[in-house]
Amino acid sequence: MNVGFIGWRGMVGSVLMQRMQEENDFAGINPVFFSTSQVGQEAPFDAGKLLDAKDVDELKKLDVIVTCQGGDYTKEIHPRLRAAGWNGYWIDAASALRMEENAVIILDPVNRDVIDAALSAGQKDFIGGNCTVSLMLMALGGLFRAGLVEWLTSMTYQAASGAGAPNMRELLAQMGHLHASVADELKDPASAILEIDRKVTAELQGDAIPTDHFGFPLAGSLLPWIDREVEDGQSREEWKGYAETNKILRSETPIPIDGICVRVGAMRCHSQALTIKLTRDVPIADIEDLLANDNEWAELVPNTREATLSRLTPAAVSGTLKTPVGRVRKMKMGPRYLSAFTCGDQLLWGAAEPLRRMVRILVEK
Ligand SMILES: NC(=O)C1=CN([C@@H]2O[C@H](COP(=O)(O)OP(=O)(O)OC[C@H]3O[C@@H](n4cnc5c(N)ncnc54)[C@H](OP(=O)(O)O)[C@@H]3O)[C@@H](O)[C@H]2O)C=CC1
Ligand SMILES: N[C@@H](CC(=O)OP(=O)(O)O)C(=O)O
Repeated sequence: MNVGFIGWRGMVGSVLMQRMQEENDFAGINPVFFSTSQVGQEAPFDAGKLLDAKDVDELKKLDVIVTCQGGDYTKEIHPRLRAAGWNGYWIDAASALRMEENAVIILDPVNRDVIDAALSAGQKDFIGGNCTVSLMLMALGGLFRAGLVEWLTSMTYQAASGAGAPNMRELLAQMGHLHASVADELKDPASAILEIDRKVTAELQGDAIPTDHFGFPLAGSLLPWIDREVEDGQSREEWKGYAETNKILRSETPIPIDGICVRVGAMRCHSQALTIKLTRDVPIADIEDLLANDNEWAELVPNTREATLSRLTPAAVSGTLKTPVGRVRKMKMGPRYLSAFTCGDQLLWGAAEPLRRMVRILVEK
């Protein structure tokens, strides 16, 4: 199977390459690597030279195209390829095609049935979901599968990586900038904390802190708006919660999902605080069983302070495939109101892993 990779050297693409090596995925395919800017240079894994990612004649030779290059590339190349008669599988990290009728949003531990039905029906476009949505579904899969979610709100704590590699760098530069502004005072245990705070606040409100990418300080602050405005006062990131979840699950009756998406100073893990209205009153032990046993990555964290702080944080989860869920308890509003908190690496299950697994599904088909 000839599999072309576009966007393989970007942040999402690099994580995909790393995971494919770890899982020995290259053994089952003939990989061909493309670039928009380094054509003719050496491809990785001794796979010859980099080909031009916009050369439709080269792309047409492939059975499968995997792209992590971004939505602009997808919008330019996908229609040209299809118009040229290419009938291969298109696997994409970008959101551009997600809501197209012919496209399936892939998250196989949750919707393998939907993927298999689409393959049997001859569908060819398989698109990774929004990171926040995929991570929520990986953690709460057991509740959705059991038909227990009447509605859900998600308040998110999203990492800098979701905005791109330059934003991760900017977050660290902002942290360094703030630290540098009070480094002398921090060395002196007797210095006044209110003076330190005054100086840091002055930096947060001044012009010297680097903000080229986020537009505003994220370090020492947070940004309660992600992506552009859509309608009804929602951000596009918030809109995806409802639209993509119901498409992934192929819900007959759409489940209301809404919330507020917030960027925080984490590096690559998105966290979410969830309030769930259950369709019926179910004992908490049964709910815990459903969550713990739905898939091998959803790990139930006992609702204790120690377990939560040691296992349910970006620091603990970053770089792993775990999608732990904890803080699970019935709320004071009544027995059908459940709270939960989840955390997951948005470059793994949030971006690269569903694509990697889709290639596997095609190879093993
Ligand atoms: N960031 C995220 O969290 C998520 C991103 N996505 C999707 O994936 C797309 C790609 O995102 P992301 O990986 O963050 O994008 P990157 O900016 O890291 O990479 C995109 C492309 O930029 C080019 N590039 C230019 N300079 C460099 C450099 N110094 N190092 C590496 N690559 C470089 C490469 O293409 P070339 O070789 O052709 O020059 C690369 O493939 C997004 O547009 C989005 O659609 C989806 C889910 C999550
Ligand atoms: N919008 C996400 C990252 C992302 O790329 O999402 P999507 O794949 O839906 O465009 C974030 O900022 O955290």
